[in-house]
Amino acid sequence: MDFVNHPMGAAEETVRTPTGAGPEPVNIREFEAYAKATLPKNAFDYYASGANDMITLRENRAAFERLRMRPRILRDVSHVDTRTTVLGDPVAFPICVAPTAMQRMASPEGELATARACARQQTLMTLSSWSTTSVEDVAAAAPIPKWFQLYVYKDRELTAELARRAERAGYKALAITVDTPVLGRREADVRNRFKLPAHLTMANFAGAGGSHAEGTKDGGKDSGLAAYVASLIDRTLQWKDVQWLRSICNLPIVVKGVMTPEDALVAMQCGVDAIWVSNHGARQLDTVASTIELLPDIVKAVNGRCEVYLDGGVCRGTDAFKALALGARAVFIGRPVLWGLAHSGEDGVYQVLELLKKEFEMAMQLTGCTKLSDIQRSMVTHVVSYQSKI
Ligand SMILES: Cc1cc2nc3c(=O)[nH]c(=O)nc-3n(C[C@H](O)[C@H](O)[C@H](O)COP(=O)(O)O)c2cc1C
Ligand SMILES: CC(C)CC(=O)C(=O)O
Repeated sequence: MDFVNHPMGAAEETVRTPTGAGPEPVNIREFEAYAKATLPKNAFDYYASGANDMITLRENRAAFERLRMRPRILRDVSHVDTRTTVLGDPVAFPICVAPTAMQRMASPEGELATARACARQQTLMTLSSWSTTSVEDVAAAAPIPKWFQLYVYKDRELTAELARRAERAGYKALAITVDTPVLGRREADVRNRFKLPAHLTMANFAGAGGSHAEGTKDGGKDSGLAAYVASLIDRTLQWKDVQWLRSICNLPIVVKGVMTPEDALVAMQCGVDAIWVSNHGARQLDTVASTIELLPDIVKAVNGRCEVYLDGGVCRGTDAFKALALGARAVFIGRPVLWGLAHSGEDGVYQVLELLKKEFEMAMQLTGCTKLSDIQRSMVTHVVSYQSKI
């Protein structure tokens, strides 16, 4: 069974008109509602789903909501500086873009639109291996630092060539995704028999044999994506392969998908350049903890030896603030970018980033912070610290 280039019903192939999608969104939730009202169902479901019962999906949000802000007052906040660096590259604010596959399902320009919006906002984009625009075309679209997300394939030569292409195209780091030896079970995708629409391709694999997958034993009753991933991804991947990854190109290596302090320590022993705390947007192992709850122990184990990033459920400027207060260098957003793309392509992603940037700035002003180093651990506390006192 091929994962790509299979015709679907015509109604599912084209983005629907925004009838009934409501007024201009004023927050990320409303961008999502717009996307739900306008995208083909199979695309929206693929983007929105978490694994199984989606307990972790809800927790990624709920855990942020359980944290309370502790503002300081009467500090001159007339000027706020949100600039920082990630692996040495400047960004205008510490909210960057996580890799999400197949962005052309959300908007015709897909990854190109995301790259241009990131350039306009001066933030960092991470391109998925499974993009619907090639690594070279995205590099050419916008002159800003970008990272390339790499899955390690059974075909190691294909993997190495992808990494080298990213390096040649000017990407600044490889984010190696380590939480996907098998694809998590997203039940809506199973129901929808989800596949990439016929008019799109996995652009990085064109002509390399990777844009098509082998047949499934279940006669196609599962998500087409699960079968596609199973046929390509190298499940034998292990820590010693970090050395191999180092040998295939010269880019810094970020390990994406760290969920325990134990693994953060191993990652550092292996000499990785940064740690990305992620549960893959709750799409892999359901019932793992939220990333904001995982973060403090990992930050403690890392103890300042490398940068630590977080993604998962970031939908508000205060979420980014909380992650920074708990030790993250920066946060990354996945789905909000897709909702921006679905709304209005490049402009939509720009608006999503603008919204989060402004909310983050306001969170800083209302907590008495004028620079990122003013954001303190003590400015965030768990709700139980209040409940236990009443
Ligand atoms: C539709 C979708 C596709 C994704 N594709 C990839 C991918 O190709 N590679 C990867 O490492 N992570 C992928 N992720 C995970 C994201 O990089 C990120 O970890 C997650 O979306 C963060 O959570 P958020 O969506 O709540 O912001 C994907 C996530 C979504 C929602
Ligand atoms: C092609 C997929 C493996 C992309 C992905 O990481 C996801 O859907 O979560």
